[in-house]
Amino acid sequence: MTATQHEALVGKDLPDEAPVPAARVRGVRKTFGKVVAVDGIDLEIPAGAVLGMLGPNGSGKTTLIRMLLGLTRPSAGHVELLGRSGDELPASLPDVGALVEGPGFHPFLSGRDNLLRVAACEPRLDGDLRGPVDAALERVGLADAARRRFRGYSLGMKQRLGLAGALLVPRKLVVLDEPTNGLDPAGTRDVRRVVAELHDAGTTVVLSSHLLAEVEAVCTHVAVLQRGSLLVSGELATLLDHDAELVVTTDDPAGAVTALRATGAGAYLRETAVVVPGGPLEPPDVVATLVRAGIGVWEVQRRRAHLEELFARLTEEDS
Ligand SMILES: Nc1ncnc2c1ncn2[C@@H]1O[C@H](COP(=O)(O)OP(=O)(O)OP(=O)(O)O)[C@@H](O)[C@H]1O
Repeated sequence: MTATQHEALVGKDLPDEAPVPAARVRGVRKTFGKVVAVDGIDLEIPAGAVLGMLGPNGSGKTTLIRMLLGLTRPSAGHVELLGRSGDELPASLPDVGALVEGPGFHPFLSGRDNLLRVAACEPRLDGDLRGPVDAALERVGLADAARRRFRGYSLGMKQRLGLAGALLVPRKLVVLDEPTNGLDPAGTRDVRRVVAELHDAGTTVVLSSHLLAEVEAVCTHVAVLQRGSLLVSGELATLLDHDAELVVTTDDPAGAVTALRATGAGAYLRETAVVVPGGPLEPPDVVATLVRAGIGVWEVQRRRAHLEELFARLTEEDS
């Protein structure tokens, strides 16, 4: 049956096909001897997202990233990268740029010569490699130090060079494992700018980091890991909205806390304001409860959570 015949039969437009996610893992697990690094994770990374991979030290972020990139074989489960899996997965790799722990550069070559060697292995590049190499060095703020030996680079300069390697050609997916590691504030801003440029160009970005304010500034999605398991994943704005709190100004804060707690809400005092954590009570419920208790309400404000607070709640609850 053709699409037109099908449309005629059902009398309406066919639904659009779901876009292929940039990456998808199902029940993925990785053990190193007795250590369970990743413990059965299901995760989908939508095309075009900037996903922050978060979690305490040793929670499995790097291992999960390495499995996504085909650098480590899962002990169990399924990995799909840009629509390909199994023996087909490596065919997606030319569309993927990656900065994963300690890029192996040659200490006695300059940053630029190192990058020319990387560019020579890029299947998408041929002919004169100097143009793309110089553009990538410029983009990561390393043009001035490009002719210095890699051996003399600071940690942050090495990170910048690794990032330049991931940006040599346009990619569908860029994976950055702790890209701000060792970077000064200007370097952190550069990474933020590069990620924003990639996002604007429609590139999917996966970024692991411990800098929650940075992640909050650049990411559209997050996945939070702890001890090899996924605690939560999804759109960042939705997760932060869900954790929003109400901040209430009244003429009797202590009385307001008592009245709100009587409804089962976990209200508490923060200086002179009353805070009602995200939950069943909406502003009209709060106002009604307080008015019934004879307490004057001056203001009810919804304050969206910060990622730092969401992260602390999730990881502490799970401990
Ligand atoms: N090659 C390996 N051999 C043995 N154990 C490993 C190996 N790689 C990782 N692990 C262990 O797997 C667990 C997860 O490590 P992983 O590096 O994935 O965590 P992470 O979340 O990236 O940590 P960090 O934030 O410190 O970089 C840790 O207990 C780690 O010691």
